[in-house]
Amino acid sequence: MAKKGVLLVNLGTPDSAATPDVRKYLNEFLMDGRVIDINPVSRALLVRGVITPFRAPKSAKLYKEIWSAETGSPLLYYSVRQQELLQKRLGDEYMVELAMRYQTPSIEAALDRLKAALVEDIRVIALFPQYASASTGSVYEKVMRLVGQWPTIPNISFINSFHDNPLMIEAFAQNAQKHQPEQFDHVLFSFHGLPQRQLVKCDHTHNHCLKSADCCQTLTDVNKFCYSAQSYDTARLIAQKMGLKKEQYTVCFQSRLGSDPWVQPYTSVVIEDLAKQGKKKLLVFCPAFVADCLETVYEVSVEYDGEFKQHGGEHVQLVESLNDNPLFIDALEGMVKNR
Ligand SMILES: C=CC1=C(C)c2cc3[nH]c(cc4nc(cc5[nH]c(cc1n2)c(C)c5CCC(=O)O)C(CCC(=O)O)=C4C)c(C)c3C=C
Ligand SMILES: [Fe+2]
Ligand SMILES: [Fe+2]
Repeated sequence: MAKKGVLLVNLGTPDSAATPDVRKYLNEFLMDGRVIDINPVSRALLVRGVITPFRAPKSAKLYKEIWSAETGSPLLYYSVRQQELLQKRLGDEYMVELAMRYQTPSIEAALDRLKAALVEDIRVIALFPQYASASTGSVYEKVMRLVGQWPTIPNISFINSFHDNPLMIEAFAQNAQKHQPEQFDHVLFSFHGLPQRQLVKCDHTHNHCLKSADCCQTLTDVNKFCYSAQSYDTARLIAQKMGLKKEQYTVCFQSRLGSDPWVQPYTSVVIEDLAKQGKKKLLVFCPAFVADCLETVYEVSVEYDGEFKQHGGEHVQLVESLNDNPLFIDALEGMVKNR
């Protein structure tokens, strides 16, 4: 009997931490029109002429800090673990493939393997809990472009987002327990940032996002596809699971690039404010990621920890990502089986 196909896709990482590989990765990533959403000529000038030449050597140094001699990039390592564990969980009836939107393993090769195995349908899961055009949207556009060229287009389905998946929420809360959350002065939910204009573009009502200061802080029928609203909802659900009161946590957005306004508040600003208020120990979740990566193990654990100390704080503790937590594999199994 034909197998059912599952394609897991995460963002991607350089092939190595060497500057030429980081340059190649950044060029592919930032030349994506959903990531730097300006006209193609300006984008090429900005990315190839300004951002990549300056950023590649700097980012390569950071990648060297997180690169393991045995397992390489944490993002790829944990994505492969998730694929292996999900395959084991689903058994022979399914064929689970892993791809990265940028660099390797490619979406094209993964789809070719599914096609060669004559799978009858394909469930595609972009590994981003909250929907953004720059992440989930880009993955699904690429998959549709490739499968769109096949003579026979199989049954294929996508998941817009899984920001409120109960098993995922439980997995994040479980990961925090080992750090004794009651010993921290404040909790942050630090999501990957996005340019504000990308939020507004994804507002399918054209009349809601960023129209008022708190319009995207509550998820409703009107903004249910909004990255910011989905992020606040994920944070609310994890906080609820942990029994946190509203005043015990803050939602913020990290990893800003360039000078345009991004979704606020910025994590670095929040961290400085909290240090100045006399908070000493912060517990930080990064629930936009399902696997540890540069943005968690370096940006939070090293950069934000350093900034917090500079302003009088004592310690920033990252809650590790979902990685190979069996609860997250349960969550993926449920998404494949439509539970
Ligand atoms: C949550 C999903 C992500 C969204 C949305 C996203 C948007 C986005 N990112 C950049 C620029 C960079 N991001 C970088 C790293 C990075 N980004 C994500 C996820 C999302 N990005 C991940 C998982 C990672 C880590 C990859 C790894 O190898 O560990 C980087 C590269 C690192 C660096 O040089 O700082 C850049 C650059 C933009 C511009 C953007 C939205 C428009
Ligand atoms: Fe990013
Ligand atoms: Fe919004």
